[in-house]
Amino acid sequence: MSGNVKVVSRFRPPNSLELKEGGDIVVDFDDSEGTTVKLRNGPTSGPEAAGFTFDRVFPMGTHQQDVFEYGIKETVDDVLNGYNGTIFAYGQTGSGKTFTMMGSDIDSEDLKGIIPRITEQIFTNIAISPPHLEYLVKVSYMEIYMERIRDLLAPQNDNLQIHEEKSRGVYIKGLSDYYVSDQSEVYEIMRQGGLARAVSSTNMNAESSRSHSIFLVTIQQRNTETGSQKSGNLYLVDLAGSEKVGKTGASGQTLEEAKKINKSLSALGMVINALTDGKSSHIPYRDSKLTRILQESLGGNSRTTLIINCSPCYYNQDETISTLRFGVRAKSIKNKARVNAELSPAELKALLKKAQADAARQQAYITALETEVKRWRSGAQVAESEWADLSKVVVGASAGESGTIAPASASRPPSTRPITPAIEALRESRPETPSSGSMDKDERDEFLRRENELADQVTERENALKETRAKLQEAEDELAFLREREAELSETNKTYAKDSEELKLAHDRLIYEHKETTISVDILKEQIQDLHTEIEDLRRSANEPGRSATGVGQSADPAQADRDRKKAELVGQMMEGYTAGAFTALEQQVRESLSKLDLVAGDKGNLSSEDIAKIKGLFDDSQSVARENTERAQQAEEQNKLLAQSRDELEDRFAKLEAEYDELLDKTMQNDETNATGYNDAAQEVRLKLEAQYASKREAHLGEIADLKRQLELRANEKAKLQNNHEVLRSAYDELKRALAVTSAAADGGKNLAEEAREMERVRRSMTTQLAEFDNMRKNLMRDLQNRCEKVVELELALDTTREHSNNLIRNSNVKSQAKKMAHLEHNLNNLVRVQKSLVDQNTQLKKDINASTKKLMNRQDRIAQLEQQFAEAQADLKRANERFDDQVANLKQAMSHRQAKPAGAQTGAALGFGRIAKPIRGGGPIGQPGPQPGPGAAAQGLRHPGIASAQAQSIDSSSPKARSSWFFSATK
Ligand SMILES: Nc1ncnc2c1ncn2[C@@H]1O[C@H](COP(=O)(O)OP(=O)(O)OP(=O)(O)O)[C@@H](O)[C@H]1O
Repeated sequence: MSGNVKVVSRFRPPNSLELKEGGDIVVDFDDSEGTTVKLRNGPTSGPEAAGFTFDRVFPMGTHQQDVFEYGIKETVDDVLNGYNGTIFAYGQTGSGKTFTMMGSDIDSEDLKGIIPRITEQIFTNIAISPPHLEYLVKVSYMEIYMERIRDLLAPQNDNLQIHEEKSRGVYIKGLSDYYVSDQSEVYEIMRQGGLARAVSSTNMNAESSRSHSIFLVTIQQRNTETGSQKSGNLYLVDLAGSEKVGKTGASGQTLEEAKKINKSLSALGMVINALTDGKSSHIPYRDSKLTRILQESLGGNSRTTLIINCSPCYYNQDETISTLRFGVRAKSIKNKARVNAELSPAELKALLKKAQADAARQQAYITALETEVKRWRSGAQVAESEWADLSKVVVGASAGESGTIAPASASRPPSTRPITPAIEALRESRPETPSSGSMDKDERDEFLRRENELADQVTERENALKETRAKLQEAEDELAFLREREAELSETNKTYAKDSEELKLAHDRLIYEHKETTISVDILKEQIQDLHTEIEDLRRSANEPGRSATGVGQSADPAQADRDRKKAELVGQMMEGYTAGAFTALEQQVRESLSKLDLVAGDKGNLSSEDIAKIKGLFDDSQSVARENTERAQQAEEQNKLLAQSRDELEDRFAKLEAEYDELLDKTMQNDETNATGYNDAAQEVRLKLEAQYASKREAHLGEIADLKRQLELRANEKAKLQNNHEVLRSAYDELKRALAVTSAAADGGKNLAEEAREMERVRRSMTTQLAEFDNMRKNLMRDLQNRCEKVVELELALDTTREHSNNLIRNSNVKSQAKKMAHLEHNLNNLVRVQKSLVDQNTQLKKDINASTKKLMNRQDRIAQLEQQFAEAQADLKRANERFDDQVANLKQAMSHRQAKPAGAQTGAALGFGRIAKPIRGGGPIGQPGPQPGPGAAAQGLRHPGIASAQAQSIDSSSPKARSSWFFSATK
């Protein structure tokens, strides 16, 4: 039965992109029959002026169910009746092919596409078919991605080859197929396969199919009464969309995909052109995998429906026109569909019997011919009526019997080939590649056989090449990874080595700095020591007066001894005048005068005028001595006054000092309060020391003042005593003067010698007494003088010391500059203390840093060692991995050779248990009920079979493009 390809067109609603671009609709569907679509701004003349006419046109908003009902449903009946069927969707990317074929929600009655509806319909039809009809339904799912056929139910098989055999027609070798007994199993397989499909996001479609997908349903029908069989293959093809890469924005892998897609679609166009132009003798099916697979569907043994999907919008007008033209061309393709039937045993037996009879007849005919030939050769004449004739051959009852020779009445030459209509019918019932040229059948068979062999070899080589490439890639990746790792490690090592070097340098530098710091600290310590010594000296110098005031008599130190010595010298100098001076000489003269007087008293009149002059001189001397004494007493009094003055001055200065010190102390206290934390213990200590110094100095000064007071009293006493002595001396002088006057008078007058002698005696006695008294007085006076001189010297020394002390005090405590110096010193001391502290801190910190750095260094060294160890381990691991890899390669090779030894079917069967057992479904019975020899409930089990799950897992892993996320790819549904 021949017929044209059926073409229906479907327009989807405008999408968001088109609406963004204006959303102008450029198509009209105004014919009543629903078979024509017109372009609003289309040509007004020519074949397209009336629009594009198809078997059916589905405008925007057509329901999935309507598309199925009015465009597809009858194909299901065809396939169940043993025809091959093909439904494929063609259109630009994003035009709704997948939406039409699969739908957007398998669980939604409205949204599920035609494939779910077809499979549902298949099971519905089976269910209502007569009970003596038994069906086997199996499905396969594949895609053509980048010109490689990939089994979507076993995605690891991604380079399947197309074979063609006389008996089977075109088929995919090694494609897994699954027996299904109800709709849910089909859905499950759709989901599993869909997960492995290649989709990508483009500007035109968020989930653009990057491959042509082919869902193959094979239905075998057996008449249990007659044993006859029919089988039909239904190809449900969702083509990848043609795309303008400028619009889709394809680049990289998507661009490569687009190139392949467009290439195979143009091959499809070429096939359609060749089929429809009426002049091509060669149809280029072999130009692409797609056209090769669809070979039977396009101009062959198939009832084919093409769904062309279009956009209604101006934005895609060019693509829409091109699609509509494609549809129009395809519509004129003529197919020769026939039932793929197999005869029942009875029919076959009859046929055999008939064939045997024919053979016997032929044999009888041959025998008759041979007999006739012999007669002719022997020169005999054979009458025409006796000529051998097939129609006259009479065959015996049994098949093997030779038939009798009928008279030859062959009006036409006998055919060289036996004609067996039944066998011919059988042959014709199988799908067959349309003859491609002048090859006769044997040649074509041989060609196909050879082609298949070569295809297998190509596949093997390609697979081997692929494996090798994969291994090579793996090895290269691993090598790259290892190199990278090694580079990283060596980089890390370098970094560590550099770090380590830096750390070492830092360590050395720290040690060096530490040493330097230690040296600086030592220097500072020395400076501090010096400062301490200076402070100590200052303190000592501040304490000196106090010690000198309180330490008289404790002259253990050299200063005190020096002072004592000085004092002794001064006293010696002072006393010198008195011991060797006037008093001694005067005393001598007085004694001489007295002895002379004694002589005068004894000789009575022996006293000469010279003696008298001498005595007179002696009196004069006594008078001058008395004067000197008076002067000295006056001088002592003046000195006393001066001492009192200096004492007062000292007291004043002391008072001032005290006041200034108090002020300074107050300020210091205030500073202490405001800078409670600023001044440290050292300042406090200095202050305390200064206070102590001040207290001790004050004490010393008070003691000195008391001492000076005492000395002044003593001086006053001495002055009184000196005045007394002066008085005594004056009276002695007066006495001597009077005696001299008497003596002078006696010498001058010579009168009354007795009286004069008495008077002389009296004078002499009085003078002796006075001399004794004077002697005593002199002794006392000398003692007193000695004491006074000592006191004066002591006072002078004390005054000097006090002055010095006072000066020191002024220098140390009172003077502003001294205060500044003190403050400066204190500041320096504080600074030094701070510096020392910070140095100590730094030193400590440095030590810590060194420790930390050393630890870090050690850590890093440990780390380096660890890393080196890891590196060594990694290298060992790498070595082991290499060995393992080699082992694996060897194992794989072995496994491959084993596998190659096994039949191909066994492989798939071993990998996937689900659906490998045929599940005959009877007509008239409940859907899914097993037939007479059902599999052990494998169908239901198969849905949850780990094989599928593993296939699913593999598909996710192995598919390079991303998997579709629509409903039928969701494993939860
Ligand atoms: N008739 C329709 N009604 C509603 N939405 C539709 C229709 N046709 C398509 N769509 C929506 O348009 C978008 C693109 O559709 P789809 O993926 O089926 O296009 P496609 O032709 O298969 O594209 P590609 O060739 O890129 O795979 C989807 O979101 C789909 O749901």
